[in-house]
Amino acid sequence: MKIFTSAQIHELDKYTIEHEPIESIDLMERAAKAITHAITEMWHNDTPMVVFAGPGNNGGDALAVARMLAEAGYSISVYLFNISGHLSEDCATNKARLTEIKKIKEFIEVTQEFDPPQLTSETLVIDGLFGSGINKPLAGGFSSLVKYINASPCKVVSIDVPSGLMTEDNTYNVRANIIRADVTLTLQQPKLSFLFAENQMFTGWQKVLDIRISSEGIEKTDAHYNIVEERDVRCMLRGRNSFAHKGMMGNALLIAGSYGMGGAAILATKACLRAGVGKVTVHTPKSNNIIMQISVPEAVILPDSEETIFSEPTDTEDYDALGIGPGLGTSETTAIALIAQLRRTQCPIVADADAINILANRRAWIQQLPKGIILTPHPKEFDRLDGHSTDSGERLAKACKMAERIGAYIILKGRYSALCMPDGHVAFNPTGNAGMATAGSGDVLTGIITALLARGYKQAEACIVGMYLHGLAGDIAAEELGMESLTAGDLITYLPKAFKRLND
Ligand SMILES: NC(=O)C1=CN([C@@H]2O[C@H](COP(=O)(O)OP(=O)(O)OC[C@H]3O[C@@H](n4cnc5c(N)ncnc54)[C@H](OP(=O)(O)O)[C@@H]3O)[C@@H](O)[C@H]2O)[C@H](O)CC1
Ligand SMILES: [K+]
Repeated sequence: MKIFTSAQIHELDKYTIEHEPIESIDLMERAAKAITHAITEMWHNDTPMVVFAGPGNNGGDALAVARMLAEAGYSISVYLFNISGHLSEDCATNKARLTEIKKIKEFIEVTQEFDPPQLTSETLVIDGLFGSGINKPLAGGFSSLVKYINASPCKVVSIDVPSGLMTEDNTYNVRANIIRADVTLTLQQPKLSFLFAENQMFTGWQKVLDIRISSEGIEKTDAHYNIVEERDVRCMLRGRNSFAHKGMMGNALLIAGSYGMGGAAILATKACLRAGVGKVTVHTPKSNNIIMQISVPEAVILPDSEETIFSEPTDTEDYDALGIGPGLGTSETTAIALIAQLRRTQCPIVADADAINILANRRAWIQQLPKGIILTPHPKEFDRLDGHSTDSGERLAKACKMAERIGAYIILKGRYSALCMPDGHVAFNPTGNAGMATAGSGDVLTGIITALLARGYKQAEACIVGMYLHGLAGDIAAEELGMESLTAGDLITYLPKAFKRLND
């Protein structure tokens, strides 16, 4: 699913109006119907409702929703904020339509002073102050109103966007002046900022409402941001040839583990095997040899000459992909071996965990990374790599820049892991759950992506399919086991079911 910026959404509105064709006011009516339907599904008509409408089209939506709810028998009080004395055309039309009907409990147009109504725990506030047209942080009377609503015990449903939240960049926003909704009913598509962890406290539960924006317009408009959908992944999946033998299914090399971190190597190796690779070789310190042989008999072990650390690069000529980093440690010897390894490796690479931490300590090396390398940092690792970011939006922008600059594929791991590609596009992964916030989860992802690379998937596909399968395995595991007790090992156990679900 394409994620458009507010400027693009505005253009798509115009395209829909022109090409469907539909009057702008009728498009608003369609949106309002969808919003009203969603509200009536969630709240009974004995819920007292207070609608706060702003001067733009978000306010117009709110006024239309107020009319529809009043007509459906709900008790509705409406406050329209018209401080500058100017309403958008469709907002003004909906004001006129609303004031014509008798069923509204009260309608107050605020032009100067505002005496806020009491908002009890019974009240549902419908927040239609500002939507995708917001262009600066809320201030003055609007910030007081937002604070008043946030401090009240009422429930809040936001139309399209929690008022005050920017749809893309919130780095310079004033977080105290953003509505904290319980539910956000967003139109057509989630907004980019909804995918960032720190904004979940504003959006609450999100529901996307289809308002039938022109599919032709959507098709024609290039989006930098996309949410991966199951059908995308199904199209990318490669089958297994009935004549396949292990030599055709990819030969993967993992360089992982150090003394005390053998588990990371085991998890990555098992995940790699479960992701359908033909053969896995694991280069790991000598001390891990026996434990690896016992834990993953399917893998070939290539012990390092050192007892406890990775110290010497391996020849990669025979391999189809390299996964490096899980549990590797960050000693000086390992760091030097790592960069030597990365420089001489010809096959596709995924570098994770300590490989990233080593690069973070020697940032000059980042420029020397082979083109097409896949890096899979979690937010803290990325901050170590590229400096502190104030929020997820800033971090994503930096990751995109780095991906373009060095020609890398960077997966910023999180609830919606974001794959930043060298061409500037970003793919967000929708699968996964909070149960996966557990040690070893990342090692499993590295193993899966290494396997897919070895099997011949191109970098972007390996990342997209890998992220999706990893999250789906977590979701299926959570369905059966619950989230609390989920471990990284469970992700490997449920990987076959994830594949099966996608292949069925
Ligand atoms: N395709 C769709 O998604 C559709 C969405 N609809 C709804 O339309 C809004 C977007 O409407 P828009 O009129 O573009 O914008 P807003 O209603 O969000 O706000 C615009 C007004 O707000 C003023 N503004 C902006 N920032 C501030 C601020 N910080 N403080 C005070 N005022 C602010 C702005 O005035 P300026 O003069 O400053 O530009 C505007 O007056 C979308 O969210 C949906 O709800 C359509 O109904 C259907 C299609
Ligand atoms: K809103």
